[in-house]
Amino acid sequence: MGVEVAVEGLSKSFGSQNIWSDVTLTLPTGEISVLLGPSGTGKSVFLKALVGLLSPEHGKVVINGVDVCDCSESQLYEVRKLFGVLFQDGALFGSMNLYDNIAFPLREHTRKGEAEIRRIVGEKMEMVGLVGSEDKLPGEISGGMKKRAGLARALVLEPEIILFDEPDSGLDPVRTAYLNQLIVDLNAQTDATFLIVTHDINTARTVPDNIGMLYRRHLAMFGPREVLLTSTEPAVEQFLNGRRAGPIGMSEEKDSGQTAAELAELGDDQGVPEIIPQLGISPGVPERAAVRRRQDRVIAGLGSLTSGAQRAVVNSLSEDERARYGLVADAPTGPVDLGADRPAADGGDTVRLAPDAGFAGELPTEQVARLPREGDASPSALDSPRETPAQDVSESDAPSSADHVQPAAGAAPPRPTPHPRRAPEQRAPEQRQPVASAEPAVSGGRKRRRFWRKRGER
Ligand SMILES: Nc1ncnc2c1ncn2[C@@H]1O[C@H](COP(=O)(O)OP(=O)(O)OP(=O)(O)O)[C@@H](O)[C@H]1O
Repeated sequence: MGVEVAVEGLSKSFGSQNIWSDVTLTLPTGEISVLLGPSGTGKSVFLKALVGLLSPEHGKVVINGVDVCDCSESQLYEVRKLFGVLFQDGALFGSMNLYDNIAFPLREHTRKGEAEIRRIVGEKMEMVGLVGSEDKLPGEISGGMKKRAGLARALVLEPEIILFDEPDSGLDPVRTAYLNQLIVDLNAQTDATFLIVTHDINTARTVPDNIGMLYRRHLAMFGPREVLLTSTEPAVEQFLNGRRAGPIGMSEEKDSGQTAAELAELGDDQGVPEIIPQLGISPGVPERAAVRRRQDRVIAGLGSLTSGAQRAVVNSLSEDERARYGLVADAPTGPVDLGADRPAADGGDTVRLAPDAGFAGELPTEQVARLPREGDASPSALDSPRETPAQDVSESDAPSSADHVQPAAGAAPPRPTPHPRRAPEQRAPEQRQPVASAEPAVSGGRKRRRFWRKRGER
């Protein structure tokens, strides 16, 4: 089973460039969450912060009781073993066939014999539909197959948390649809905690249990899918509809006058489209254990959601499920009502619970964040995110790079890193621990250098 990832007050800057501040959210155990946001808002940086490849200046990432931002090297090493990562290009070694690529973490990290390795690799290749392609080289296969091979490799060490960095990038819509189904099925089979960074609206609408959105250097929202999919916050609505009209501009945020004019011009086209039902599992795949856990959690906090989200949650339940939670609302039509003491968070229509339903809890506030408004933050926090780094730095996880950036001339000096553990970007390449499974950690210095050389091949 997966583990919960609790992120608290996380802030990251590169030199004087703030990427995001005060990000707080919890990735619930075994559920699928998606992180959205305009380009350059720091989604990939967020993934790297979760596995300790980048050190935030403030905040915590707590996994199994260990704060990834403030722990010993050995604790970090152990926590990283919980992760599997699917990189955009699959991060396969070009000179190895698919079998050896997928077997790589097992050979590097375990003492398993070749017979056992063959069994595990075969099992994972079957899970991702790659049986028969063992001997192919990455250069000989399609982008979709590369992703699936990367996914098989991320699975071999049985990770409890799987991060997907734009799994749909470069794929056509049909391949994306297959990959999305595969992700949902794999979640059912592994019950691991999934976090997917994507730009694909269809993926965001159909795959996750929870959605988050980074915007204007903050976590604008994070919560159950129904919350964001029914949100009328202009930036969230614009993003989830892929519209030009709205506060998100080509490379920077528009001013409020322009945004208002565009939204007025949209007229009746504004509004939130119907929620597409979430993808179910394929025939023969075991039920997703996360579904029931999530239902319990979301229903417990139903009263804290907006009326639109409440209605969407109720509509997503079967008759039996409604009965289980004592929900008597006929949500698809007409107003639904939670009772006088359970108004919807936005004061609108409410969902009615049976009097003895007994669900009183509320979602923790960090689960239902809201967009920062003009008055909330310093002007600089509301500036548009820059699309280029303040300094010339190379890819952060590349062995020879230094994402510990020097301040540009005249720029404010970077804030000191308060955590006692040395920031990973400040360590010599051979001291860095790659992420377990997809970025396997290695035992000796020689192996480590060999690994990083191979990573450099990508
Ligand atoms: N190692 C680094 N050093 C300095 N700046 C960096 C580093 N890594 C990322 N950045 C900067 O952080 C910002 C956010 O980058 P990131 O790749 O996380 O954005 P993103 O939201 O994933 O974008 P996209 O959706 O286009 O992939 C960018 O301005 C990027 O240049």
